[in-house]
Amino acid sequence: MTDLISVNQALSQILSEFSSLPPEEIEISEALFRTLAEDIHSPFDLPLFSNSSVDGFAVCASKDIRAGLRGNFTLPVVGDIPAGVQTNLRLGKGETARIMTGAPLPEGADAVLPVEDTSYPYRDGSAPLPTEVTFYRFPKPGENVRPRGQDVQKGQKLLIKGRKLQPQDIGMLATLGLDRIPVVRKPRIALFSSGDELLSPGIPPQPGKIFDANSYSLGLLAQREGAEVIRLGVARDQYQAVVDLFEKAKNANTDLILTSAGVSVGAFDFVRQVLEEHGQVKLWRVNMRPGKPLTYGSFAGIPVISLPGNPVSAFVGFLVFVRPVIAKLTGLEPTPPATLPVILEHPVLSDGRESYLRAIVQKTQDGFVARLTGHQGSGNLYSLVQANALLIIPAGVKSLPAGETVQAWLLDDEPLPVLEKPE
Ligand SMILES: Nc1nc2c(c(=O)[nH]1)N[C@H]1C(S)=C(S)[C@@H](COP(=O)(O)OP(=O)(O)OC[C@H]3O[C@@H](n4cnc5c(N)ncnc54)[C@H](O)[C@@H]3O)O[C@H]1N2
Ligand code: MOO
Repeated sequence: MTDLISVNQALSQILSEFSSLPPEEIEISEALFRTLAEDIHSPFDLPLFSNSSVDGFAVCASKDIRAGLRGNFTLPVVGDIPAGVQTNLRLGKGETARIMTGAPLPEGADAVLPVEDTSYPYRDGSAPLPTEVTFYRFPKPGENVRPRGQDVQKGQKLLIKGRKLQPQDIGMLATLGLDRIPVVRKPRIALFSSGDELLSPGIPPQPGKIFDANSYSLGLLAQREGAEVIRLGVARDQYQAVVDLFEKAKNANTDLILTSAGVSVGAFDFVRQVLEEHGQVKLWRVNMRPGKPLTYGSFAGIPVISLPGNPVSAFVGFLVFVRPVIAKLTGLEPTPPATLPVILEHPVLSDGRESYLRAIVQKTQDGFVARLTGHQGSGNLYSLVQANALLIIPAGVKSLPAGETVQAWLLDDEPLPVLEKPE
């Protein structure tokens, strides 16, 4: 079919029309997986002050060693430094102070001996401090001290604009004393399905009807990629019903409208017609399987991606086109899927379109092997549920023998199952 646009061409055309959304400031506790909109520099050294890494007794080790102290001997205890205090204590040669993990090192001190290596290994904070303590060994200068600036220096660039924030990053931001940070605004995506046959789950099946799967899978895919989803339900197969939901989507102040179904050549497929008459169809039909009737355009100036109604077509269309669009809107680099070369366990037929076939990939001693999960009909959602990968069969290929290597796009983060008895 010559009128079908290639997946790559379609993707670059669509991506060229999107760019990163503007920044907004939010609380760090809300910032998981959001994209940092500015570089973050440290306002101070970390640790902020030199402190002890153990519960123990601080000493001026270098002075004491010079003074000839070593081995088993007894020092006067001149102070007690719990964590969270500011100490004015000045430790002199031959003196010690009890100190807790994280507490600031007193001036003069340069080492801490853990309580276990002293005659006072007690943990009772209410017990009176001993007047002296015996050291069973002498700490080296620097031992158990976390010096100021050991981890990070003031002014150092710690997190780079464009970073997708992970829990440890947010811990770091808190360590810097920041409670609000600039992130790229979340894309707002309006979503609706279309079709008179669609019922919402929760009621008994009805003759000729099916349950609406796409509102769920697409909405959750969009959420997983970091979008805020405005769910608009189902448009009936009537021209005006489709216009009404597009209007609703427009009024919801959205960055992208995502729809499913109504884009093929059926007598009641109105989605494309509505776009033609109220906006623009910029692209229709991609050389892929599943997902061919994918439509890209706009409604009242808002970008629209209309995925085919078949649940697997909608899902694959999302992964191939909508996921990179959301990445771009959220200020991330839209990267191609991470693929893995796998060996086909059996022959595979394709129809010449770039195909994304549901498969199970497993690890064996000889590498990764793949087998299809069953009939590849675009309506067979269970074969997607069973799959852990999509095998990418390039355009133009109609059959591949067993033993051939193809690229597999892994679908989730679960470890790949290990094939127990390789054939
Ligand atoms: N004469 C032709 N017919 C079809 C062609 C074609 O080229 N010529 N293309 C086929 C392909 S490929 C696909 S994919 C579908 C896509 O059609 P539409 O996007 O217009 O979607 P519908 O026809 O409304 O629905 C297709 C199928 O999916 C079911 N569906 C729809 N919405 C949902 C939903 N939210 N949840 C679950 N299932 C849904 C619907 O009942 C249909 O069975 O067109 C082929 N036809
Ligand atoms: O594009 Mo359709 O998805 O092949 O069934």
